[in-house]
Amino acid sequence: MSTTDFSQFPPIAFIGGGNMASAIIGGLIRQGVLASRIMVVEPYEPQRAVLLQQFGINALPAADGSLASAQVVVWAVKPQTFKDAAASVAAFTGHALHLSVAAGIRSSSIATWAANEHIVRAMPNTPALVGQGMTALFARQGVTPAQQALAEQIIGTTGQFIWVQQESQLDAVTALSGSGPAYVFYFLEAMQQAGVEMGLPAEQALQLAIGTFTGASQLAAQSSEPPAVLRERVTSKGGTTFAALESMRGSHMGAHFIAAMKAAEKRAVELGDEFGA
Ligand SMILES: NC(=O)C1=CN([C@@H]2O[C@H](COP(=O)(O)OP(=O)(O)OC[C@H]3O[C@@H](n4cnc5c(N)ncnc54)[C@H](O)[C@@H]3O)[C@@H](O)[C@H]2O)C=CC1
Ligand SMILES: O=C(O)[C@@H]1CCC=N1
Repeated sequence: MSTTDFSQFPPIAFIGGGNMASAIIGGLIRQGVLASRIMVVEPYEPQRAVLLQQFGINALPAADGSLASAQVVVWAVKPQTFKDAAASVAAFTGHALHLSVAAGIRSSSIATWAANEHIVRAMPNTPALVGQGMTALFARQGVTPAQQALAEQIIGTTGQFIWVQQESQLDAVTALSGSGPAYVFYFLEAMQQAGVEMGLPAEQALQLAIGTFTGASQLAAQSSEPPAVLRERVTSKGGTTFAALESMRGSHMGAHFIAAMKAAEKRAVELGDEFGA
């Protein structure tokens, strides 16, 4: 297969057709993958209607023999439902590359359920919906270089990616970039609320907050200097930023934030323990 000709992309099946599946399907279709090459198993009828309306894909209500043509199976179900979903799918997909986006569920569990060692785990995030995703990938031993390239092509349609070498690092990734968009939205909400309390219209306060996140992120991405130096450049001695940062330090905001992310990592480990094989 050509690395660029997405119209020749091999048949791909999604198990679960919710948020993350839609983000990846959207990326594939934007790059020219034919909707006719994309299968989706989605038991929830209203969500099947969304997939039809959004992508022109007739999702299956349950797994069937048509999945056997898939060269890649993307697992996009909740960790809690992975095992049950796998029981109805595995009979058809033994030979495929299995690409899981489920938080916590370890490749050893997937290998057991899918009777297959060809497993790549991905931890994407919802900015994938607009082609700005940040994903970490992990390949189980036994995944071929061609399969790794295939996983990169799929995830690459949704934004940037990195590979991690240890599977346990995916739990840290989940806490950082997987859940991370929620932290950003939380900060945006707080910045908007503060703006309103200080007298700005809500719409303008949100526009200012979003523009600030976008601009600061771009500056950090394009600068050769670390965030701490960029922060110091904003902070005039005795000025407004200094006052804000002193308030944040006084309430130990950084320590609270790190503790919150560690709670997310702990939950990822628990999900693997609770819902794994
Ligand atoms: N939403 C996020 O920000 C991220 C989610 N993830 C992971 O992606 C996975 C999916 O999450 P979302 O897309 O957010 O959830 P979602 O709830 O939007 O999608 C899951 C879909 O699976 C369907 N489903 C339930 N049982 C099924 C079965 N037996 N067979 C096939 N489909 C079934 C549901 O009807 C639903 O539409 C989760 O494992 C989550 O950990 C990973 C990174 C980010
Ligand atoms: O909250 C969750 O469990 C999923 C994984 C990362 C983002 N959403």
